Amino acid sequence: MHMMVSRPEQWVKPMAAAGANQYTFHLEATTNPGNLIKEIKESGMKVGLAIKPGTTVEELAPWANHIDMALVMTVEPGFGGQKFMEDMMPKVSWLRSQFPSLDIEVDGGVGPDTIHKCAEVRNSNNTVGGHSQIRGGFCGGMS
Ligand SMILES: O=C(CO)[C@@H](O)[C@H](O)COP(=O)(O)O
Repeated sequence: MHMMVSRPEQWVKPMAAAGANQYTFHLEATTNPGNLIKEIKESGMKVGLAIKPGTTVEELAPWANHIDMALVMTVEPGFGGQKFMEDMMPKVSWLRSQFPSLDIEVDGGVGPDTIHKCAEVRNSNNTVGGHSQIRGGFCGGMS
């Protein structure tokens, strides 16, 4: 579950009870990422940590060894159908170089015209497709 919400703490237990196996929250939405990571793990879920375009990858780095997946937003959170922000790709490259076994997800504006850019920067190994799947029938490389 990608929880694009404020106060992500309040949804950990309900999501676990609903059967979620991974809980992804936004670094910008909490003042205590360490405690939230602990709560998610104690609830039996994997941990995903997302960053918005304006958040540096260095801000995520201290948590990278404590999470299962890093999610790099390639649009501003809000709605589907926005343009892919290619200038986020250095974040993916850097994360891959520093944390080789970390799952890295890219979310926003990914489709047939942009998915190769995710692959080119070596191994963002998960992509989210919104409009490209719904409107374009695109399913190559999507999760
Ligand atoms: O929720 C968000 C952005 O707010 C993303 O998950 C997008 O909805 C993905 O959709 P596309 O950008 O692929 O249309």
